[in-house]
Amino acid sequence: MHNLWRLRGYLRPHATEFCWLLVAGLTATAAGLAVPLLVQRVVDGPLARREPAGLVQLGGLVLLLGLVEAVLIFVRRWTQTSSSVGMEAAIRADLYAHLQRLPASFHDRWQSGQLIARATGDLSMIRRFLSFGLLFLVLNLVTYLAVVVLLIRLHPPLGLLVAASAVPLFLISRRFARAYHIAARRMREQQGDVATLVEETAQGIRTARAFGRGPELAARFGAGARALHDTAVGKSRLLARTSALFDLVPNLTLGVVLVTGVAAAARGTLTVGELLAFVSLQLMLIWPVNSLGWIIANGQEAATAADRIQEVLDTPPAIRDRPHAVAPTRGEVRGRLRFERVGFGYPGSVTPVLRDVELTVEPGETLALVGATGSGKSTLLSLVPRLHEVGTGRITLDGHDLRDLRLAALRRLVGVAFEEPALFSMSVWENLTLGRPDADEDEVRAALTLAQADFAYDLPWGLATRVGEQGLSLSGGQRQRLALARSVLGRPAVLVLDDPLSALDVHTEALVEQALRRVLRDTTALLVAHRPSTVALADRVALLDRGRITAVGTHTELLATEPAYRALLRPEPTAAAVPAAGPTTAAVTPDGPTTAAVPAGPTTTTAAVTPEGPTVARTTTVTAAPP
Ligand SMILES: Nc1ncnc2c1ncn2[C@@H]1O[C@H](COP(=O)(O)OP(=O)(O)OP(=O)(O)O)[C@@H](O)[C@H]1O
Repeated sequence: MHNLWRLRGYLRPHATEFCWLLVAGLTATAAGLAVPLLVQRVVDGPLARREPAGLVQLGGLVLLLGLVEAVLIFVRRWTQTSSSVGMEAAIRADLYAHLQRLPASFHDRWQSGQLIARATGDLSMIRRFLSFGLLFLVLNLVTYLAVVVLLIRLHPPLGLLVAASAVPLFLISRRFARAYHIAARRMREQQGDVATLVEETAQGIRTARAFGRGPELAARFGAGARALHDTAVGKSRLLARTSALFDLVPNLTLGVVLVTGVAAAARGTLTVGELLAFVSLQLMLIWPVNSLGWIIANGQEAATAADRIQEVLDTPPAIRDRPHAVAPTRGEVRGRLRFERVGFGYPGSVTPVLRDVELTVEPGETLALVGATGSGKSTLLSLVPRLHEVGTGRITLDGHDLRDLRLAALRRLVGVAFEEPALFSMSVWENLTLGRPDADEDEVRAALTLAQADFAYDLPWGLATRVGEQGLSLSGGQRQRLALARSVLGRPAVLVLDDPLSALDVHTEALVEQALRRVLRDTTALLVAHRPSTVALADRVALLDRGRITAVGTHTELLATEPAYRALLRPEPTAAAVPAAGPTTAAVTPDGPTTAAVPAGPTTTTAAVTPEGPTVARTTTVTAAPP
């Protein structure tokens, strides 16, 4: 319950409403408790003495109490909903804000389904407990204590017997609470797993279909759903078994009370009115005891949910502003980017991805980063906007350690476009101005023109067209161009582009490159390049090999001096240029696949796809094992 208690701060803004709730609930309970006592007066007084006048008076009072109770219950329910929903919304807002602050490494580790489950289902559990469980726990406890006190006053021996029934109830509750907590935790985890599976399937539906993996995914989902079902059934049975015991204890006590009470009334030690009041009061205990199982279950689910939410809220945002961080403006930044002995490893991984990276990008210079797949290029880029924090060494911008700059300012200064661009479910305009909400129409137009993304104006509602998951689907190239426009909007001081042209056709690529050249002229840029055409945009190239910079120079220099670079970025050979000797290589030309020979011995085999028309061809280099 500790984590649930820690959420008490969210109750504070609704403290007045909760006080009213409690007052209304307690008053309604008191009104309800007064009824049996009045009935006792009616039976032992006017009814025994046959005085109709007194009967009307007391009957009227009973009716009035019933009415008061009904009105108070209505007031309680009305207030209850608004305050608990308000609290749920406040916790959700904080959880979401915290998720935004958590570093990329946190999101790498956590399944999105688990986060979705926490931000939805878990919060609902807490709301339900705060609006019903907690209130009824307090009201039922008060009712129980008040009834037991009244019963002891009416008939001490029988009253004490009823009080003693609390002992087995307490033992059953304790056992049940422990078992239910474990089941509730397991169920919430499984719900998160199922949510993740649904999300993954929805996102990868095309791949799954294309590879005919539907049945396997369905089987995986089926297993997850079955496990969830079994836990849910086990949990319900646990509740059912305990509820039966909670039913049994008060009913057994009632039976003993009835037999002993009637005998006492026969002996004259208890009046009929007192017996009636005693039994009526005892009947009022049935609901509080019966509901105990449900309230404990509700409390345990809320406690589990609070544990899960606090797990996220307790994760400190590892990347945050230092106390004296500065926020330079665009005008104050020249854009000299320097990596000084930078090392980095992903959390939980023993091998570092980057080691002793030494690199300088001068203001206005464009540096291309070339390396085999998995060599750490994207990781290196992600350190610039501080999506991940450097492990060792430092990165400076104009001599300032990036960690001494305010995160918001740094991210305004650094424009980023990833290889797989994410578009949010909002309008094209909103997507474009994500990092620059103050951008005006001319700036947006200039960015779109630069990225050859004018197609956005031709969308059904122009820039107001909703894209992303809930909107219009765009092609990979269109999304990439929008992402590029987004990154160059407002002319950032540093541009970080992760193979931003990979999804473009050769013609568009040439046009984007032409436009990019203009932007790159006065911006410091670091771009991952896989093709000579992208490398051609750069002033210099850095070769990254298994996390280390092994060479820096111009494209021509590296081609001449670095065999590894040559292997990655040799100029695209045409089928005709390949010498006719040695093992064969497959080349796909516009006329269909052909085979050509490559010299014997080399360990690389090149498959060249030569598209029609433009001069730039794409090359995929495959490293083969030595013969
Ligand atoms: N989020 C992550 N968590 C753990 N390891 C990661 C993560 N992202 C990348 N890696 C690992 O770090 C290494 C470098 O990955 P990175 O994506 O930086 O390579 P890359 O050179 O950009 O590759 P590519 O050219 O294929 O995009 C790889 O071994 C990869 O498995």
